[in-house]
Amino acid sequence: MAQDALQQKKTLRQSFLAARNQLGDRSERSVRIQARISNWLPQQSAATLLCYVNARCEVDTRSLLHQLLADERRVVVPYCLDDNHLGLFLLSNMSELATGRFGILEPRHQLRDSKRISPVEIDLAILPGVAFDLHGNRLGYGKGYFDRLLSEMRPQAVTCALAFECQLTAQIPTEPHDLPIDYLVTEDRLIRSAAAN
Ligand SMILES: Nc1nc2c(c(=O)[nH]1)N(C=O)[C@@H](CNc1ccc(C(=O)N[C@@H](CCC(=O)O)C(=O)O)cc1)CN2
Ligand SMILES: Nc1ncnc2c1ncn2[C@@H]1O[C@H](COP(=O)(O)OP(=O)(O)OP(=O)(O)O)[C@@H](O)[C@H]1O
Repeated sequence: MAQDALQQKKTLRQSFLAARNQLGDRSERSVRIQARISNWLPQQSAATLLCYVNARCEVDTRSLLHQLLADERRVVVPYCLDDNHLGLFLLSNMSELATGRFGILEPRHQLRDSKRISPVEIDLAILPGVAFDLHGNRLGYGKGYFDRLLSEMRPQAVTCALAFECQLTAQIPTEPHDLPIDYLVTEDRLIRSAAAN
């Protein structure tokens, strides 16, 4: 069964990555997604927010990050560590980022130690993904980075993923380590999953 889920995830990952790569109007769609999450965020009392820095064909988060940095909130971005874990960095300015592993913008190495954040400090996490279902199940690039992070965060922390409509599917196969996300924001809607409190 576990082997089945793994194989199904691999097949789904390939087809949804291809669909996302081929999607047109990506920047216009990203603008709509960022506007939708910007309208929703004021309802959330979160003081410390994690937000991914987009790469490849992911939903763009640059203007959202600029907006969060201008707000009173603490902004945290992830970076890859050697053991498939994520480090968390308290971001003050986009200039603290430089191209890191996998071509993703990450905090510059010399800054990391002084502004390290623990997963239990995160109140709300804005996550990327390859494919999602309406139950809040999420499929990533397959290294388990975000699954590990979610297991280290407080259970009350709110999780929200950004995705294009073409990344939604009826059912993502799950394994025991997979934790569902609470909200999904697309260019057309904000979906509250059964996992949300
Ligand atoms: N913008 C963004 N940042 C993020 C993530 C993400 O999904 N998006 N991550 C979410 O996890 C982490 C990075 N995870 C990644 C996992 C795998 C690959 C990747 O390209 N894997 C290749 C193999 C590369 C190699 O091993 O050399 C592959 O699967 O083909 C990239 C990023 C942390 N930061
Ligand atoms: N909480 C965890 N603790 C230990 N190992 C984990 C945990 N979560 C996931 N893993 C490992 O990571 C591998 C990849 O998991 P999975 O296929 O669910 O990743 P993903 O959700 O696609 O990727 P990502 O989280 O990086 O976006 C799994 O085979 C599993 O062994």
